[in-house]
Amino acid sequence: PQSSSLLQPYDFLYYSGVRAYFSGDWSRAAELLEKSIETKQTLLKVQRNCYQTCEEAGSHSFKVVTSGDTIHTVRDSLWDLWLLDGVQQKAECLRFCTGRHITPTAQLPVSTDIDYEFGTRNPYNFLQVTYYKLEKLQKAAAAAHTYFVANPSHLEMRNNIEKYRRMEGVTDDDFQDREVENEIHWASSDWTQAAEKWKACVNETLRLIEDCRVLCEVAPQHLPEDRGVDSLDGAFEKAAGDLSLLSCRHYCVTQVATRPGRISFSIVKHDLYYETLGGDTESPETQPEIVSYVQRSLQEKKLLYFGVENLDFSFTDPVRGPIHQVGVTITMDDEVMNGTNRVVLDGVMTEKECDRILHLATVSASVGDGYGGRRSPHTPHETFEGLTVLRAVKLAQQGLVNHSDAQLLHELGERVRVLLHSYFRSPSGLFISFTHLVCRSAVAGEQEGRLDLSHPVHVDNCLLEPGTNQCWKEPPAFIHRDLSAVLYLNDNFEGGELFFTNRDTKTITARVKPSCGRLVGFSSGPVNPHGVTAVNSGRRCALALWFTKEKKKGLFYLNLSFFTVQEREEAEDLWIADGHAALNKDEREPEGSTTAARNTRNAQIPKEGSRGRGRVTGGRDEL
Ligand SMILES: O=C(O)CCC(=O)C(=O)O
Ligand SMILES: [Fe+2]
Repeated sequence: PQSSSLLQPYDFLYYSGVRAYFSGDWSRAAELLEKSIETKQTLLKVQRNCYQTCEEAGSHSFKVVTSGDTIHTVRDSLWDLWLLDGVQQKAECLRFCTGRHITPTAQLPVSTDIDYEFGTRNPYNFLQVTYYKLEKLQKAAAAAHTYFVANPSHLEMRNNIEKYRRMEGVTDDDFQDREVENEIHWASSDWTQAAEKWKACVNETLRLIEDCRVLCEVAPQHLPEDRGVDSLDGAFEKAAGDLSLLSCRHYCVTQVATRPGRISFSIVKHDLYYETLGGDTESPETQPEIVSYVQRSLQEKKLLYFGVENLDFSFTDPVRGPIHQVGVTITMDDEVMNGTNRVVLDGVMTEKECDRILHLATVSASVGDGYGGRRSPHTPHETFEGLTVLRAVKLAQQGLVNHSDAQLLHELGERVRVLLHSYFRSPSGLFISFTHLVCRSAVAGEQEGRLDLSHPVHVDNCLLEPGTNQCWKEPPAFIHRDLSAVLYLNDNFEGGELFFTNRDTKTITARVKPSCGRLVGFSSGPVNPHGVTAVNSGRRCALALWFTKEKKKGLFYLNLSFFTVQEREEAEDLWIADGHAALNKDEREPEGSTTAARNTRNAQIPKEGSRGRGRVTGGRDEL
């Protein structure tokens, strides 16, 4: 085909449209913005069609894998490797197919910014103004409505919609959601319609999962360059490439299910459909898409588990694995927590995983990891144990703790990152900055009449100035932190509640009681001052995690294998210095609060306007 007839990159069209918008060239803006929306839709359609075509073409070899219980009985690894070949062939088919319709540039994945723009339907926001300027009010109303559906708390758009309603020539029918292909009107008392609506939702979710899976395959970095399979080693290497492709596809479930406004995690909870598939003969007819989705997912999973068992491949199952097996639920959001950028999720870890990490904490404290049994830096009434991921890895290398437990500690960081990144829909990337397992134990016999806190009220990325409502974003605050998270491991202790306050640091606005698998996520800035109430008995363990939007500040232990032992040790010292400098000190701060002490020090040096000083005044942390 002529290159002019190939699909152009829609991000380029969008940027050009936005440029026209800002130069006031309204008709050009309308044309380009519309074209970018249309191109994106066509692109997905083409990719979906190609995907389906290649899936069907490849189904022959794939079916062999999946027919009946073959996989259970065939234990010959070469046989399985040959079956994996189908995955690779399909990827090639897909590249060929898309190449016939889409320019090479347009095949590349778009930036996260563009993803965010389209994910939040921002093009319709521009279109709304554009059509208003062009006096095409009906189109403006449709654009406004489409935008508002995805941004229901956007007050300005709500006002605009009210205004359009009162305008002459605009009727109710004009307020259409342009992103919905076949809208089914909802009537709460009509169960048939409700079922239809539910089906439409499921299908929409499945479609989004498909779109996500397509991206796994077209992203060239997922495909190994070397296609030769002339040795067993080569075959294994290629299989590993195929497996990462499969695992990329599998993570789509999490990606889609954690988008706010979508049906939540439970829709893809397999347990339900295992039952459906097993016993109920009626349901598969009513939900054929789900049935084939589940079947394909199970088949692919068999291959992935084969890789885990035989090829040293690491894969955390997003559906049967920790996240979906126990069913992550959104327990509290901004509104319930009376604040901004706060969330509590439950079911992020299983009981068994909590036990493993608790055990890790106990063992590392007993082998003397450097913190065990120390008094807390925050209060004389508690002791404090800490363990970093690297320390855990080192202990595992020395054979002192279980390798897989250390690995789990690391994986949890990634699990939390993925969940919170999806939940907050942060347009930029999110990188792990520091992970720390912390246990706080009440000192027996020293709890009577205790008035202090286990962790005084503080903000994670700036220094609260006592008495004023100011927060100074400068060292020694950990200014690169953008998102904080605490993953709790147990509840068999007294006290130890996490609480959030207003900017005054005195009015408590939300409380969170720790329990195994409960995750609290919040932006690290001044909208989220928080503290921990005294632990009056027992031991409270939690995984504290901080994330940054700056890639270079994100830590590199994901690539541990690239570092020599010495480099790793140096890196770890750095992290400890960075993350928890106070813990390295032998004596406690006299006030029993490092935060307060730091604040006091800070308050004595008021260098207004000096370089590097960033007073934080905004009412909303940027995520
Ligand atoms: O353990 C908690 O609940 C919170 C800990 C915390 O705020 C911190 O370490 O900065
Ligand atoms: Fe904190």
